[in-house]
Amino acid sequence: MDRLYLYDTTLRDGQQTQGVQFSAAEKAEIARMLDDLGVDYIEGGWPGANPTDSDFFAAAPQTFATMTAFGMTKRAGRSAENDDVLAAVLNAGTRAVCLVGKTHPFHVREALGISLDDNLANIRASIAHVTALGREALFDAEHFFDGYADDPDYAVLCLRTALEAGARWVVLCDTNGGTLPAQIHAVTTAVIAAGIPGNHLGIHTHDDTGNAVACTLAAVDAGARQIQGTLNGLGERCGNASLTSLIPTLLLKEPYRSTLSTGIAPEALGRMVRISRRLDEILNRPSARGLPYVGASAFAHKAGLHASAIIKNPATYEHIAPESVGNERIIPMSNQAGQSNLRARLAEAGIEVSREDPALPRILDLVKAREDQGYAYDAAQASFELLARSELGLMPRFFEVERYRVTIERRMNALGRRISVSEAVVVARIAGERVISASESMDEHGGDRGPVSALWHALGKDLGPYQAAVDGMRLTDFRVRITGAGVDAVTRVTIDSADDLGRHWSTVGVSPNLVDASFEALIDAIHWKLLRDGLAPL
Ligand SMILES: CC(=O)SCCNC(=O)CCNC(=O)[C@H](O)C(C)(C)COP(=O)(O)OP(=O)(O)OC[C@H]1O[C@@H](n2cnc3c(N)ncnc32)[C@H](O)[C@@H]1OP(=O)(O)O
Ligand SMILES: CC(=O)C(=O)O
Repeated sequence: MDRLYLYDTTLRDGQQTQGVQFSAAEKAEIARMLDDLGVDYIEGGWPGANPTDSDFFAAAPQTFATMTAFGMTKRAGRSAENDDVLAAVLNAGTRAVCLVGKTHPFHVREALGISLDDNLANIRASIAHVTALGREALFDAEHFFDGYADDPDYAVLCLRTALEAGARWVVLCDTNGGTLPAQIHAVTTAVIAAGIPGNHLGIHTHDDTGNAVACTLAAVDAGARQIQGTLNGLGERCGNASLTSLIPTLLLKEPYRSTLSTGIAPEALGRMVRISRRLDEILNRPSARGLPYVGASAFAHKAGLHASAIIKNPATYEHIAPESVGNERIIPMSNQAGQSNLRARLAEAGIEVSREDPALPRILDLVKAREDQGYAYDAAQASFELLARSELGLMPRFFEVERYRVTIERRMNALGRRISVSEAVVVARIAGERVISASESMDEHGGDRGPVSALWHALGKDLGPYQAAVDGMRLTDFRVRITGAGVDAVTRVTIDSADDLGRHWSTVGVSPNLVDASFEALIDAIHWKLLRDGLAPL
């Protein structure tokens, strides 16, 4: 089997994603996670370019993977030894150093303003300097595919120059991300035919046409033996090739599975979902449900026809077993569902209902009617479960909210600064007792967190015997969507919750009023938690 090397650039190109800013400690955690996964190279960043990257390299974790510092070829008019940017990269002391350099005459002329020969001399001197210091050198051939289209001889000469100067890898970069898979395959094939060995050739793609993974596989098909990518496809503009998609493809799909080996252990494949979600947690953003293999919807079977067949045999609508990448199958409820979805969802919630139960068509009709009003149950399974339980007469009455009031006030504070303050009062009835709770919504700096936060704090302030359960839960995401148009427009609020026991659940509320829709989703979230904790109604 041919060995394929995996080069992760989450900490470098991934950090070039708009809105992504890792701390040095977060980089170290991600590096350890990548090392456990078994990638061959971890590109940690650009030492000297910013304090975070310098701090990361100053205390980089020990890894089996080759820790790699990124930088650029030396600038013209100075020696490699005297280039301060290159010196900072080398001072990180990593086993490998990857230098980006120009290969497209247009960029040599426009961006660097030097001759084509001077660019070759810069590549040669920079790579030779890295290898003379005993480091493994990689050359990222920037804009290679555009350069090849313009002047193939010069583009290949840049690669040859880097290899002759001692580079272990030359990496074909589709920097602007506009090249399509067939062209990537043709050019990679031509480069190998021109004498650049495939086992010294890498591929680095961007997703600007939505083809980064396909382009990477096309280069591998043509013979490239190093692939560069990032977790969850982070990266400049639209992102890089996603290793979270590529790794399962390489390990599970033919012809890669039986012709190529990687450093990823088969059991590590089962951690892909955890790794992908952990990265999103670090980034403090919700995970994209539609990610191939690892997304929460990757094995969600919404349509009635799909669900009916899946229950008979999962292979009918699944290309791999979800567990092989650590994911799980979901059969959500929605207006696309049939009775198969319904029975599967009820069984998952521990509710056994016979096939003939007259409640089944009633629940199905109810779900479809409510979705018509703006509810969306496929991403709010907890609300669906509560609805079904009510219809089946299986929903305990934990507490009732008699009424609530929310006020928002905009005023000047004592310093003359304009502030807003939200306050909420909730009147609930628990076991015959009337409980009144009030809350003002403030963050630690005295700033307003808004009316929904005030309502949540008032609701969660005094639920008597249920208080401990509610204290153990938190709201993790809040999404608002206006559905319908004009006078028929309603607000749909979806709330994601989690608890100390590691459970995650989603609830939905709909109303013409944003706060009221939020209230409905909050009440469902609390009821589902009490239900799952097995608490008894009073
Ligand atoms: C394709 C890629 O994604 S490569 C990775 C790109 N990543 C980054 O740029 C992030 C980190 N970069 C930085 O922090 C900064 O750009 C630094 C510290 C590297 C350089 O900062 P500055 O010295 O202020 O330069 P600035 O960013 O304005 O411009 C880059 C300079 O490098 C030159 N340059 C660009 N590529 C190369 C190269 N391969 N070899 C030599 N010089 C290069 C440019 O011509 C420009 O020179 P000029 O200032 O004489 O016009
Ligand atoms: C090197 C790199 O990130 C690119 O060319 O896209």
